[in-house]
Amino acid sequence: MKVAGKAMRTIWLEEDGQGVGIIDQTRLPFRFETLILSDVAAMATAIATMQVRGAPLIGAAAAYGMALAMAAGVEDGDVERAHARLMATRPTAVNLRWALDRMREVLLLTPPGDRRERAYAEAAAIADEDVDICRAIGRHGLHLIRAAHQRNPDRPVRILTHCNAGWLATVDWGTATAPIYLAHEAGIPLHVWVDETRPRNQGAFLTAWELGQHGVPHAVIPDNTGGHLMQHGQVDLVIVGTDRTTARGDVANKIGTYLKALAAKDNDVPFYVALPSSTIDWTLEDGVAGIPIEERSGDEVARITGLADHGGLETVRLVPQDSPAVNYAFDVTPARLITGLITERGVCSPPDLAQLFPDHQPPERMGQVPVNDE
Ligand SMILES: CSC[C@@H](O)[C@@H](O)C(=O)COP(=O)(O)O
Repeated sequence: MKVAGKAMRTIWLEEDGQGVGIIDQTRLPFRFETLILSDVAAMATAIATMQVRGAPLIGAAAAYGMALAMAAGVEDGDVERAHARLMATRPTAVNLRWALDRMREVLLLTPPGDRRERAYAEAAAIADEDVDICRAIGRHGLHLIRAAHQRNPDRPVRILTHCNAGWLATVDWGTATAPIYLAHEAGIPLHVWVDETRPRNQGAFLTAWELGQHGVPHAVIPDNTGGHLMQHGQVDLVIVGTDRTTARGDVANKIGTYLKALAAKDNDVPFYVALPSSTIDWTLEDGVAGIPIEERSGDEVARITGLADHGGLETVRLVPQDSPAVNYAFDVTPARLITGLITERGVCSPPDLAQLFPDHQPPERMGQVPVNDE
């Protein structure tokens, strides 16, 4: 997508064929800065500190992290150590495990002397596939937005989104935002309600910034506003992303997503989740019981960084010095609250997810996937 009118991705290989470029997302929206990462330690830090974040981008970044590791050592032990190191960075987004397992499998099947080159090629393939997948999600989701527009052609389609499932969270296009960008390109009038997404403000800082760069009309709202807007008919549909989707369609996404789904259910507002298949954890059914929820530092709740009137970035404290703060980064929305899953293969209701991906089923689930005889 575009930054100041110039097309770019969120992660790229530098011209030296070794360093990996990223946008430092901890500086947005106030500073646009890129970084060059030169070793696996720098990539692990970038993921853990959320310089790169969002489930699909975490996967692509981890893949490039494996490539950086191979530039330093190509033995089986180097592969395993890099896999373990990167796997420890963040627990909830399953794309991390998906990408690391794919890289490990490919690398262990490759002669050590060819591993460095193979690792960069596989990481590039993962990044390119992510772009294609997000574009396909966009095409499928566009039909939903177009249908909403046809129902009410005289006003913009009002879409609520939570956190940042935009192009910054992927390699390009985004998941929840891909249908929005395609609808905007198609001339469908839109208005996006952007949840600020405390405590890290991915909505206010990242989604608002990227929608603004593309001229998509939007407004940032405090996290508690969505229910009120839905009660007053101000939301036509909700589209969010996910960090891990279970086989039965439970969805882990940024903390607060569950409350939006409850409000949507109570107000008959369709609630969609956009996801690449790399986000599906086929080994889990019950997301509330099974998905590990990342707990981050209470400091992220207690302090906030923003742009001061003098133009510098300043961090201030928001809660009393002695009050502890608790910071669960994700929650789980049960499948029963979800209208549809927008995947690269089409839109389905949660119980039909396995039918859309029969080829992705692990052997232990094969007997449970209904066979379509048509
Ligand atoms: C397309 S990204 C989907 C999710 O990763 C996104 O909604 C989200 O929760 C991101 O969380 P973050 O903690 O910023 O990595």
